[in-house]
Amino acid sequence: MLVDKFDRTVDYLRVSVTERCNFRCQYCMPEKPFSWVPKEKLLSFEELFAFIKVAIDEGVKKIRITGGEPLLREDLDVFIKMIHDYKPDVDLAMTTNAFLLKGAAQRLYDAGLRRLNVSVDSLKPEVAEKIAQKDVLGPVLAGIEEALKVGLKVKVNMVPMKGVNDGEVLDILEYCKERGMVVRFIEYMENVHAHDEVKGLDSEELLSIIGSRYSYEDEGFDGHSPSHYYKLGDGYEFGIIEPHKDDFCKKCNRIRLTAEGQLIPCLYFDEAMSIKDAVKRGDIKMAALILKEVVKNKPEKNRWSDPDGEHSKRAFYETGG
Ligand SMILES: Nc1nc2c(ncn2[C@@H]2O[C@H](COP(=O)(O)OP(=O)(O)OP(=O)(O)O)[C@@H](O)[C@H]2O)c(=O)[nH]1
Ligand SMILES: C[S@@+](CC[C@H](N)C(=O)[O-])C[C@H]1O[C@@H](n2cnc3c(N)ncnc32)[C@H](O)[C@@H]1O
Ligand code: SF4
Ligand code: SF4
Repeated sequence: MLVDKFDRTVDYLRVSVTERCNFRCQYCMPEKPFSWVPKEKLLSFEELFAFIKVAIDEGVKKIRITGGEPLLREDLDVFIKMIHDYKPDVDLAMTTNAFLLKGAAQRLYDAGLRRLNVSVDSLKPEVAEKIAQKDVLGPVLAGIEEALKVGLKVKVNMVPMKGVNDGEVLDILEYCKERGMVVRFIEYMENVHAHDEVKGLDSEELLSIIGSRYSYEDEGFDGHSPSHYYKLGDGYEFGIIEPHKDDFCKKCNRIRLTAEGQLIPCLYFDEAMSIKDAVKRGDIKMAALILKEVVKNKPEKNRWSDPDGEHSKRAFYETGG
């Protein structure tokens, strides 16, 4: 079992399989073109899997594949099947922008994936295009329909931004409600990679919009998730992720692995240790030692609300959100 010094059990590994992305979301990526880490610097699926086996053997029970855009990585379903076959009861999930999902959903399901979180920031083609800087809405919505059809459980993530998509909070809630998908509204996390003009909505503003049409009850937190849940009168549940707070940190169960092999103990800090050399040498014992060291040094909580607090400069397209 992996336990940190604050007595939290770490059993959730988020694996970013690539930092590359086919979108350029305003809140995630810079406006100017930039260069990606060369492909040869990334860990192969075999190398990532070698580490994942170590993590599972040490007690990891939930694995989320993320990115960048994970569906850009060829043979992702083969990688998912490797993990599923190694331990079929691992809770395997993925976070995706869904642009390439229509053609991949059945293969992902057959490989053992059961849960998907999809980013949907607008239901208006021109707004979705403004946010992602590409005409994306048609393929995204088709991908979601296909995922539901093959039996994947889908949650939706939306980042509401002032003057961009803040008029669509209720539309997106209703789109999800009609399809039995939970929606989580994420407060925009300020970061040096995003466009300067982006301003997010906070939880109070979001609840005021939702409260203008619906009555809701506060359900609190569900398990280890950073999402605060609310229930409408008809039983439909939605969530708000308030990264500027830290009350969910006391139940944090997660660490992150980047495509280059950096093992990150907390989303908010720059600290990380590389498992790259260990897995490339096939030194499984060393990989396990690094994993334990990273867990041991996991920070107690983020310092987002402290204006002088430390912030990570790592991009969310690198850590996987
Ligand atoms: N503050 C904080 N926010 C997080 C953390 N993990 C996820 N989030 C936020 O939640 C967003 C959505 O995360 P997802 O990739 O959908 O995963 P998840 O919320 O762990 O998913 P579930 O397994 O469905 O609960 C991320 O982009 C972050 O904004 C975390 O450890 N700390
Ligand atoms: C980095 S993306 C990676 C997976 C995939 N490309 C996607 O967009 O779903 C994971 C999540 O991070 C969220 N995210 C990225 N940048 C963010 C920011 N600055 N503030 C809040 N959430 C952010 C996205 O909305 C998405 O739900
Ligand atoms: S949020 Fe996801 S889809 Fe958008 S640019 Fe970042 S990694 Fe790509
Ligand atoms: S901010 Fe750090 S400690 Fe808090 S929930 Fe996220 S990863 Fe865990």
